[in-house]
Amino acid sequence: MTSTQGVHIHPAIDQGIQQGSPGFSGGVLTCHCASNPVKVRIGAQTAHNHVCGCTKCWKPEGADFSQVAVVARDAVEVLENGDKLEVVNADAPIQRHRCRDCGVHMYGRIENKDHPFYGLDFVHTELSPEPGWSPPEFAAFVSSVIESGVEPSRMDAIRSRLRELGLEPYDALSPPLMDAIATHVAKKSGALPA
Ligand SMILES: N[C@@H](CCC(=O)N[C@@H](CSCO)C(=O)NCC(=O)O)C(=O)O
Ligand SMILES: [Zn+2]
Ligand SMILES: [Zn+2]
Repeated sequence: MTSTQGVHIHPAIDQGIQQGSPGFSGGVLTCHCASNPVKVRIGAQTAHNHVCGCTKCWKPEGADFSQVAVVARDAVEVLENGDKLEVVNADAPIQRHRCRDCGVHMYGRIENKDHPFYGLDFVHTELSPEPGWSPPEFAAFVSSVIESGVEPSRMDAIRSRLRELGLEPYDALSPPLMDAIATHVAKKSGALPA
């Protein structure tokens, strides 16, 4: 059996996953700047929270995975120091707005109206002190951690630890989300009725 000792996925879940609170309605994300931090209000509970191993999502120092969830873009409001925000890559499907001083990603927005997830922003709820956010449900883009320099021989232990935490590992998004993307594409192409 593979040992999972010493495997760190993400500091917010390494000691176990906190459950969400019923009726939870959001909080304020704060970047890591000691002065003039960027603050962003999320005015709703998040959905589809997951840990993500891709190279694009923001990860806290030393973490192999990001923790990222979605919320309606209408629920995202920059409260303070928005002038410090810059888009990481304007050509990416998800335009990640990061603090130029500390590098923390405050929200990722999809501007392409044809994208399957248009209308949803990507956020890292660990940036808020409020307990009660929806917990991660699965692990996405797990093999992608190798692209960030994780030694491939560690993958068995990483996948075992994810399963131990109750996060099924996938090398893309979860099957329901992949099905939702494929359905969107099929309706657009006419392969399925719109
Ligand atoms: N192997 C690549 C994968 C990058 C990737 O496709 N990431 C996904 C998931 S991010 C949140 O779950 C994605 O949708 N990216 C779109 C974007 O980044 O704009 C890698 O690791 O780089
Ligand atoms: Zn900052
Ligand atoms: Zn990602």
